Amino acid sequence: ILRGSVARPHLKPYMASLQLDGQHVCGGFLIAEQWVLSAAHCTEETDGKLFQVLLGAHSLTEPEPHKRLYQVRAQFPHPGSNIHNNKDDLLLLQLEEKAELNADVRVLPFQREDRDVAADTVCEVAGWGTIDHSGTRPDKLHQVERPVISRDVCNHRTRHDGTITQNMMCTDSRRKDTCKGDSGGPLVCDGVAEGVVTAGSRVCGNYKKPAIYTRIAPYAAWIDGVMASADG
Ligand SMILES: NCc1cccc(Nc2n[nH]c3ncnc(Nc4cccc(O)c4)c23)c1
Repeated sequence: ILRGSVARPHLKPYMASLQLDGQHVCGGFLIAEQWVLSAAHCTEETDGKLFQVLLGAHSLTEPEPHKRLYQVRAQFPHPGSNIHNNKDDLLLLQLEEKAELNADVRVLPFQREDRDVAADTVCEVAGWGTIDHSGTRPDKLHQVERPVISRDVCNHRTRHDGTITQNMMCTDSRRKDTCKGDSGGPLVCDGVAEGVVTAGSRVCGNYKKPAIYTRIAPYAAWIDGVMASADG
């Protein structure tokens, strides 16, 4: 997160850190006791290895009362996701067991009504992604508030030039923005997860390249289907 602030500890109890060999790779969030939602692009450099999921954390390194690393039973990238574009950039992770819910570990509801969030709505995004252009990685969770911008503005030829589909949404990226390692985290508007951070052009903090999110509502049926089929 560029030019945000350190989050209030454990006030985003749905936040997950997707890790490989103890290193934060991507964000994610708890959508059910045994399920985390993130971004399919996060699996690009994992060489087929499964993530481990850290829940209940504020600091990535310090001991905290409800911090716990969960093994992942299975990962389900959306079948339409691919390395060439941002389409269907969603990843469902089934935890090895149900997460123990408490004050620091809680499920975040996601939007099921497929209707665009109004432009200028101020939403919040959090993550352990890089906090400056030299790629400094924070130990503590950071957050930033960002206004939604309309798809038409985001699709302007000087911005994302028509690549933003109805299944995506954008926020203003002037100075304050998401960045490397924030992918997979939720865009939260009025307490509901409306989008999932996708890297898009990978640029951070440049107003010409607004931040892009995969809208969740269009994928509610896919999410429910995977959870139902895998839970048995
Ligand atoms: N703001 C959109 C957004 C959301 C999520 C991730 C991203 N960026 C990135 N995702 N993956 C990446 N691998 C390498 N470099 C990256 N961006 C980068 C790194 C250092 C300086 C800088 O200005 C930009 C990214 C960008």
